[in-house]
Amino acid sequence: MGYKDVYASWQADPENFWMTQAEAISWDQKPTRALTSPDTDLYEWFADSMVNTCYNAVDRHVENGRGDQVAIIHDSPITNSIHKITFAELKDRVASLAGALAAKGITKGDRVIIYMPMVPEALEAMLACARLGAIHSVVFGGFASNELAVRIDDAQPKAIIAASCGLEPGRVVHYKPLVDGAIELAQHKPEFTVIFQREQEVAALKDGYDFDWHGFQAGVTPADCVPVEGNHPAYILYTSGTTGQPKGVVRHTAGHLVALNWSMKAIYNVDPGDVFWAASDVGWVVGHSYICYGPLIHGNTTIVFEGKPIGTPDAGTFWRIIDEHKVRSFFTAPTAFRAVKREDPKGEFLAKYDISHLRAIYLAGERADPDTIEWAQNVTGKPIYDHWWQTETGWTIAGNPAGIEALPVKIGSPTVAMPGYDIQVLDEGGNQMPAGELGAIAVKLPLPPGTLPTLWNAEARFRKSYLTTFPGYYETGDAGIIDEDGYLYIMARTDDVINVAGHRLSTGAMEEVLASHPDVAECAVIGVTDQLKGQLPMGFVCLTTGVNRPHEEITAECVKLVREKIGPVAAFKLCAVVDRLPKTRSGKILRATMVKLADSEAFKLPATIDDPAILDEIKVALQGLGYAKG
Ligand SMILES: CCC(=O)SCCNC(=O)CCNC(=O)[C@H](O)C(C)(C)COP(=O)(O)OP(=O)(O)OC[C@H]1O[C@@H](n2cnc3c(N)ncnc32)[C@H](O)[C@@H]1OP(=O)(O)O
Repeated sequence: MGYKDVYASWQADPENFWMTQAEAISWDQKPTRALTSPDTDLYEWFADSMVNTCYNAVDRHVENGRGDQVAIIHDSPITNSIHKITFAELKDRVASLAGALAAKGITKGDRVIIYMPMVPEALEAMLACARLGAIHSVVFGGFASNELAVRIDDAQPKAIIAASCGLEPGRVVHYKPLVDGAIELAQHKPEFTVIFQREQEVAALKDGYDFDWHGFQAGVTPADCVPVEGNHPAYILYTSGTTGQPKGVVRHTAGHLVALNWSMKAIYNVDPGDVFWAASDVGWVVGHSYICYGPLIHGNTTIVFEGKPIGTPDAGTFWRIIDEHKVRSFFTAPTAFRAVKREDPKGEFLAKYDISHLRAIYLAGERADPDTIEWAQNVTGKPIYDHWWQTETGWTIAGNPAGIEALPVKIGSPTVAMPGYDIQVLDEGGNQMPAGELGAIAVKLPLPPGTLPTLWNAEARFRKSYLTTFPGYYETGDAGIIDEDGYLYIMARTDDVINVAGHRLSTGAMEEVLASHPDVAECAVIGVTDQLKGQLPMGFVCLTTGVNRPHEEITAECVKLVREKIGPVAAFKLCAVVDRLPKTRSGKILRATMVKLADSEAFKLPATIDDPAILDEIKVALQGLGYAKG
């Protein structure tokens, strides 16, 4: 069957489509139904089943003869090491860790925060939680204590599992003090921590509170897999919203298993035993779905990469890994390719390696610009498939279903809706737009298995954020068009969320930090175009009356403050002092106009602008930061 037939078969009978895909999962109790609806606009998948994620990702492969197959390859050009773990070894390691967690009282439903760099132990921690039915919440290592504290207070974890340190090029990230700082800041106090000591930095442990990863496993009974209900939360993953309070995306167990398993062949075109590599981080949804769970559930070897596309040691790293580990499908963010392209425009590093066994390259996380796609096509000679999805959905909304049928690539489009997603482009009144016309992208409810059923402890926010604007639809927050062939094009965000190097960040959260500076009376943060990272945050601060310190001193403090409060991942380095911010007469800051000015794009003066002269002042400030020169 080709794509159209598969999509039509889903449309004709979604229940049958997903029940058929569910047959690939090993259930403790099979579901009798795919979809149920606990409330008028809330949906759950395979809710009456009993199942365990870790069993499906690890144990069953050992039982089915894959015990000697490598499950995880840790390739760390930063520490210059490669380490392989088979499925049989992984089972022992995870069962032991889960046994130690159980011995310290972790049981089904308890939350555990995981704050770890790109080491296999991060995946083992996730799987150990899944083994017990504990709900993990992985926090990206580039976030600072304050962000970790916000997540601790929301998830209320019983324990935190962390590493002693992370390794960024030329710098050791001291995780343990960040964890200690977060626990101090948080209202909720976890009962204990487990620290994986790395040889690059051995952290000091507090007796009776911080437990050494290896030490606390000594002599424990390995834990068996605990079957959980299909609608039991597998994990919570926080993502930026429009305010400083991140949204806790909940992922239910059974739908997650079914959807990810299906996606590995249908979208990424790998068979069990193949090596699959997603060069992302376990702290992001790509890391959850396609470094940890998807490949392992499907019986693939996954790669945990601790390095960067360039500088570790050079722009040939991606090609070296693809060659050395015989990667079949490779997934990365456009930013990573832009970095490689800048350093090695002719792909000279690639000539040193054999990537003939690689089938295709998949891009996601941000808009894939045509230049980057064409460059990647030219240097690799491989199909480059952009695909579009979100933390909320957990897997592809629109993509090129290469394992079903490779559709022609239209550069600039992530291709077509995947089965499970009825994507529509709507006008402000919720009416469908004609083909080729711009509108808000929405997905008709119900969303497919593996997507978010709600937000952690925030059902009202879930409804308000996603279900209210267009009743009967999930509002994606992206705007775009669908062409006459059904190809989707993502054009812009409809809110104040920006995307910096594939990292989704909230300008609202940065504004909250800037506003906390004692000399700042008012501020605005916008996302400006950047050739490498796609977008960069830029802050404008108005000073409190009477403050007459040098502006450079204050902006340097603002930059430092955002790094301290949100973390280096915010990449907040552009900040200017201005006298006034451009506003409408009703007081709304004209951020979209400021973005156009910064990017030297044409714009219409908003009819409701209070004082147009302020835009000239902003232009001067932008020029001081190297923008608005056109
Ligand atoms: C489809 C659904 C989704 O969208 S899920 C999200 C998908 N996004 C991704 O996978 C992210 C893709 N981006 C990347 O992997 C990186 O940005 C790449 C391209 C590798 C570039 O990395 P890098 O050069 O470090 O730039 P950056 O902008 O990421 O980092 C900014 C500063 O943050 C730091 N940082 C980064 N990661 C960590 C970490 N884990 N722990 C601690 N710090 C971290 C970087 O070192 C950098 O710091 P500095 O400002 O240079 O000092």
